[in-house]
Amino acid sequence: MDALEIYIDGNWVKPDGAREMAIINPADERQIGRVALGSAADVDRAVAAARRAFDAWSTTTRAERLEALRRIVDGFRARLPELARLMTMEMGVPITFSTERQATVALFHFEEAIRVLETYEFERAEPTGIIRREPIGVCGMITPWNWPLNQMASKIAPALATGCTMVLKPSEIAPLSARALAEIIDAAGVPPGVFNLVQGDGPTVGEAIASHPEVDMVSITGSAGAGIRVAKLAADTIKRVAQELGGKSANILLPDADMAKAVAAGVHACNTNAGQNCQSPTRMLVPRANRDEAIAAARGAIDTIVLGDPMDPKTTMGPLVSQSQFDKVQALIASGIDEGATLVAGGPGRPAAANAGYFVRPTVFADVTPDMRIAREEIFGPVLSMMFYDSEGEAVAIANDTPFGLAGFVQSPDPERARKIANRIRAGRVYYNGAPFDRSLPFGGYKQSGNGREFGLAGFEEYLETKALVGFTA
Ligand SMILES: NC(=O)c1ccc[n+]([C@@H]2O[C@H](COP(=O)([O-])OP(=O)(O)OC[C@H]3O[C@@H](n4cnc5c(N)ncnc54)[C@H](O)[C@@H]3O)[C@@H](O)[C@H]2O)c1
Repeated sequence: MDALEIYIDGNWVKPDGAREMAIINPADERQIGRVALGSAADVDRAVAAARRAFDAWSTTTRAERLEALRRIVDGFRARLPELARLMTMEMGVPITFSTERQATVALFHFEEAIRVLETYEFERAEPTGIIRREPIGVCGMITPWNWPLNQMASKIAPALATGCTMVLKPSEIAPLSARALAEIIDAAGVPPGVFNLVQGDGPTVGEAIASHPEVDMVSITGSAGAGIRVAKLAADTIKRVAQELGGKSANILLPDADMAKAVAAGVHACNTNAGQNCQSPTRMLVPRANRDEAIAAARGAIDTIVLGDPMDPKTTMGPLVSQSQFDKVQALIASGIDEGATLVAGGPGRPAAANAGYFVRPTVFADVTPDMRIAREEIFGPVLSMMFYDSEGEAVAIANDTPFGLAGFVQSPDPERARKIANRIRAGRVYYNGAPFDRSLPFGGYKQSGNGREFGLAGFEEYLETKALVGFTA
């Protein structure tokens, strides 16, 4: 289970002077393999290959790129159960969720890129000329571990479809799914140099990509700190920068919502993937009059969570990804108690049944106030903050009282009432009444949640430049 080679110019090669890092299964803390961390010299080689490949790939026909994407889809489908298992082993997501959600959502990005590419008009005639959309060039892609294949696919698929070439640096914590995806792209016959994979850490490989003068665009999904660092490094060569960063999403339960149902759904939404989701509804805003009913419903929902071995199909919550994530979540749970929030369920320490693995107890706090750390900071663990409001105006104010703006959620049987609230939430996505995660509509953040949009048509256009052909006619 090693990832000791990187993929450059169509070949699997050893990284230059590589350091090795253990790949740890977070469910039992045992080493399952090794990843070789690349260097700036590897990034140079990968970027040079991508640059050489750009002329030919950017001038392929739509049909050629569609064919390549369809072969990737076939290869991905054939290996989907294996891809799901790899993600479960490297980052602890329960196998059922990994198969039905994480892997299938990743596959969908390739299918979606095909759908958009089939009819996309790269040129549009205007009275005084033509507007032409062209591939941006060489793209650097830096991705996290929490939805590893989804985040890689949401960048790679539109970049391939538009005619860009690329260098991917996946999370060093989740290198196995990245290696498998590179094998699928290789087997699909994508020409050498179009797609390159350099495994490695952020400060070395990530920063080399972000600052490389031959990279035209860099797209990062990760924490705000990494996003800021990448943008600063990219500024020296005026790169296009796309950032998909953190969140602290509010879930507003309006007074006419079915409280028991909405609270239970909100608790589960906050806990999928052990709470390691950027758009998790981690702040539940409940009318103060419904406080006790909501607390009881939250307790009931927590009791239905099945914690355990993520390889067991019945498990609904696995461990967190790493010791450092475990420590961070523990510290934030402690801060909630110290700052006077009411502990409704869960709390500090490991669940009783777990004697190894980075398992935490799914935790709910009530009476959380906007100044508390658990109301302000992205926890990235199964910790829900219930906050109580007296008026809809106050609910909106609390929802927007955050530096983040990735998502929001509104629950009410009255679509007009909910829409008024949704329009006032300063976030890139607002979900109504448990609408399922959507993979075609734009995804991205307001404020410090990022710049740019992924998924579907919006994600496709992120990889295009705009050229005005003045005086030309169609
Ligand atoms: N908005 C979104 O779409 C979205 C989706 C998923 C995760 N996230 C965010 O990602 C974070 C969790 O992921 P993580 O812990 O892997 O984040 P992270 O910031 O630690 O790492 C993300 C990626 O950036 C790289 N990186 C780290 N430091 C870097 C640097 N100085 N220069 C260049 N690259 C660097 C890492 O190696 C990794 O590949 C959370 O904050 C979460 O909200 C956002």
